[in-house]
Amino acid sequence: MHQKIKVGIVGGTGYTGVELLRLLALHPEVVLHAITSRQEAGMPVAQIFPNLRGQVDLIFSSPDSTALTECDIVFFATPHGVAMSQARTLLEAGVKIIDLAADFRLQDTAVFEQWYKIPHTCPDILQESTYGLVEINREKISHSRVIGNPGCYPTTVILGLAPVLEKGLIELNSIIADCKSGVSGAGRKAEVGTLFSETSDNIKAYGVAGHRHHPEIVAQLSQLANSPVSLLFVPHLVPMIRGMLSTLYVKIKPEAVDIDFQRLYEERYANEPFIDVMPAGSLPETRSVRASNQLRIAVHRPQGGDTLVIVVVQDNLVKGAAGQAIQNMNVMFGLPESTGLQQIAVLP
Ligand SMILES: NC(=O)C1=CN([C@@H]2O[C@H](COP(=O)(O)OP(=O)(O)OC[C@H]3O[C@@H](n4cnc5c(N)ncnc54)[C@H](OP(=O)(O)O)[C@@H]3O)[C@@H](O)[C@H]2O)C=CC1
Ligand SMILES: CC(=O)N[C@@H](CCC(=O)OP(=O)(O)O)C(=O)O
Repeated sequence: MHQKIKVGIVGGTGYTGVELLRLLALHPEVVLHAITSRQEAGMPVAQIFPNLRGQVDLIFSSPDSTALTECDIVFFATPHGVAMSQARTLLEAGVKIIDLAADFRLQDTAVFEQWYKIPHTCPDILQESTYGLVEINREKISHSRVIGNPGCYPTTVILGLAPVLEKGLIELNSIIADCKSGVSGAGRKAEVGTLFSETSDNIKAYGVAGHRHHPEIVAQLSQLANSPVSLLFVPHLVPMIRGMLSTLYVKIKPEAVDIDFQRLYEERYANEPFIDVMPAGSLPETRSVRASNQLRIAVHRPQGGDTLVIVVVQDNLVKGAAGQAIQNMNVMFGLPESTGLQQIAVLP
C-alpha cells in the first residue's frame, strides 16, 4: 500500500488555514497530521469549525509542536515572517514547505524588507525557493522543497497577462490593473476596517500610493516579458466575502494589432486544468468560481481599438491562496495536479 502525504498546517484558525482544512480533509492522498494555533491550542478543530465535524478529528497544537517535524509537508497560513522563522528546522527534518504569506515570494531581500518592515532571516532558503504559480513554474516546482505561494492579487494579474507578455505583444510602460477583493482577503483577525458596518453597502480603493503586492507583480511580469515592466495597480475592497475580479488594461504594440488574442489565450491555457478562457464576448463573474480552484479569463478589445481589456476572476481563498497551495503540493509530490481540487463553484 502506498503512503499518504502527512500534512501539517501552521495557522489553522485563519481563513486560509480553515480553507486548507476544508480542501485537504477530502484530498485522497493526504493525512492531516498536525494543525497549530496559539489561541486555540488544546481545542478540537471541529469544535471551533463545525463544518469540519466528522471530517477532521485533530486537536489544535501550539506552533512549536514537534508533530510538524514528523510531516512530509507543512503549509504556513500565517502572517509574514512566521514561515522563515521555522523553515530551517523543518527543512533539516526533511519536511517540505509552502508559505501562503510573502516570506518566499520576493527574491530581492531589500525589496522584501522595504515592504514588510522585517529583516529576511534566511536568504539562502529564499534563494532555493520557487514562486508557486504552477501555470508558469510547473517544472521548477516539481523539484522544489520550498514554495512561496503567490499573493491573491498577483495571481490574477500575472495569469491574466502571461500570454501577451511571453509573446512580447503589448507596451510595457502602460499596464493598468484595477482589482477588487472580497473582505475575506484581509483575513480573520478583528479590525475596524473589516467590520460589517464598515464594509457592507460600501466600496473603496486603497493602497493607491503603494501596495506590497505591487513589487511582487512587477517582478513576475518583468521576468515574463524579459524586460522591466511598469504597472499601475489599484486594489479595491468590495462588499462581498469571497472573490476577486481584476480588470487589466494594456496597449497592443502597433506590430501586433492583427493578432487574434482570443485564440492566443485559448491556446496558451488549453492544457491548464484550472484556467478557463471564456468564449469571445462573455464576461466572468466571481460567483462562477466561488469555493473552486478555477480562474476564469475573458479577453476583450473594445471598438476593435489598440487597448486590450482582460477580465480575470478567482476565489481569493482558493486559487488565490489555499487551492493554489494544494495545487503546488500535488506538483511537488508528483500527483495529478487536480487531485482533491475538483470542486465546482457554488451558485448562488
Ligand atoms: N485571505 C486571503 O485571501 C489571502 C491570504 N494570504 C496570506 O495567507 C496568510 C494567512 O492569511 P489569512 O488566513 O487570511 O490570515 P488570518 O489572519 O485569517 O489567520 C492567521 C493565522 O495565523 C495564526 N498566527 C498568527 N500569528 C502567528 C504567529 N506569530 N505564529 C504562528 N501562528 C500565527 C493565527 O492563529 P493564532 O493566532 O491562534 O495562532 C491564524 O490561524 C497571510 O500571510 C495572508 O497574507 C494570501 C493570499 C490570500
Ligand atoms: C482585501 C485585503 O485586505 N486584501 C489583502 C491582500 C490579501 C493577502 O492576504 O495578500 P498577502 O498574502 O500578500 O498578505 C490586502 O490588500 O492587504
